[in-house]
Amino acid sequence: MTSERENPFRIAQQQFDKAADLLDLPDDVREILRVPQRELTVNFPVKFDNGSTKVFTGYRVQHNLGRGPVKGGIRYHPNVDIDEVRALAMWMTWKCALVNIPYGGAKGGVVVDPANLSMGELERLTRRFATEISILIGPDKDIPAPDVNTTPQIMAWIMDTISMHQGHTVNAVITGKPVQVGGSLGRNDATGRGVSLMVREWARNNNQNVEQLNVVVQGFGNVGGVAAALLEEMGCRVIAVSDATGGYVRRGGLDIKAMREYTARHPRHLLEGYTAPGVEQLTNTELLELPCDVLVPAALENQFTELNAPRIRAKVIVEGANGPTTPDADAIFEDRGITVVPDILANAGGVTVSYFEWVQGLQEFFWTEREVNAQLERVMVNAFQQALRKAQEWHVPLRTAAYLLAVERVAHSTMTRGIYP
Ligand SMILES: NC(=O)C1=CN([C@@H]2O[C@H](COP(=O)(O)OP(=O)(O)OC[C@H]3O[C@@H](n4cnc5c(N)ncnc54)[C@H](O)[C@@H]3O)[C@@H](O)[C@H]2O)C=CC1
Ligand SMILES: O=C(O)CCC(=O)C(=O)O
Repeated sequence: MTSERENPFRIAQQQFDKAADLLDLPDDVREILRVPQRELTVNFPVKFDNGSTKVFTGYRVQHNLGRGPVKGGIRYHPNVDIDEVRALAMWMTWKCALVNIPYGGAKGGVVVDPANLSMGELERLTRRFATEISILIGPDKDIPAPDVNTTPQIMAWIMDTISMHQGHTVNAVITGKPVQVGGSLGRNDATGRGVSLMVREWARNNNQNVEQLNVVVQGFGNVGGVAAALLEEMGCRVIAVSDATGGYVRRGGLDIKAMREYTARHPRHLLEGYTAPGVEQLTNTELLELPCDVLVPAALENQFTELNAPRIRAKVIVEGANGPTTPDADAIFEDRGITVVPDILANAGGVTVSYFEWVQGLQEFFWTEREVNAQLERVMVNAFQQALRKAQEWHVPLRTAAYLLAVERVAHSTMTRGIYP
């Protein structure tokens, strides 16, 4: 149970309120945007391999439908709750508006630790959850995607379940699918690639040579693992990484390629048990406080609070995760001159390539990986430059600047469509 101070939905509302105040948003628009438009809670049974049955709880929240169909991932985690899903849905609205793709925000989650399920149980849970939320999702309504602990295989099962109900293949109902069943080249790496592009852009704008940057990455899954690998390819020295089982540090730089090969062989893709000459273990708490140039949180919310923010020794924090920094920590970072490239900007690469996947699926015309990556780079660099200009004009941190851009766009479409039926 998180404290009210670390309640992700309260935090999302606080972040929105700050932008709404600066933009002087009309009260009725503010009231609309401050809360999700639709919320669905589902309780559904899953049969276990041993014949027993358990009821699971899941959610799908649609925050705002003003700019188009809603978009956002599905998370499987034991700590999922409605306020977390509300916050994640709201952040999706601002993220899609910031990179200017034609979606509102949504998110879903199931309260489950998938590590405790067999493949068969995971498939049955996924298909039943997909059926329960099928009243909301669809290619022109709400298009889910992967998030923590959900994979391309899980996306394929959801696509297949919806297709079974419709009687034909409904490719564009979900993104992050395997390439063989309508996924996009480049989607798997897209969020991590976007994070690495943000590091490069920050370095360019601060006269830093990427090849001299020491990087620390928390979380070694889809976002953190890919970001670490691409930053290593770019020439950075990745000195520490971690996952849920702990952290690994080597001052001269880790061999990320070897670590990714190790996790690929591990049944749950974990770093647990990894050893190499010169590599020492450390806790996640210690990892976040290492001196470094770039710190990439790529795990869960509330990693930086008022308790550890005074001890963080990075020049820039590039938020691969959603919601890793509380408003208290943000204020401390601002005072201390630590730049934060905010989640709604830094991790927008995933939803951007999801948008490309949806467009390709609707047209049944698929792009090359080079085309996908070039379009992703264009979108991410453009969003970074816009946020930077806004930050300079308004003398505000990048998070506030990104919110100003995003909230203004969403408010504008809300008012243009008209509020009252
Ligand atoms: N997958 C995507 O395309 C996107 C994901 N995100 C965000 O990025 C973050 C990570 O998501 P994914 O990489 O997709 O999930 P994932 O399930 O692939 O990986 C999560 C990683 O975090 C680690 N982890 C979990 N708890 C931890 C802890 N307490 N300390 C350190 N590491 C811990 C896990 O062991 C795993 O390595 C989440 O906040 C998610 O919402 C944001 C945008 C898109
Ligand atoms: O790829 C998508 O559609 C959504 C990804 C996501 O859930 C996120 O950006 O947090």
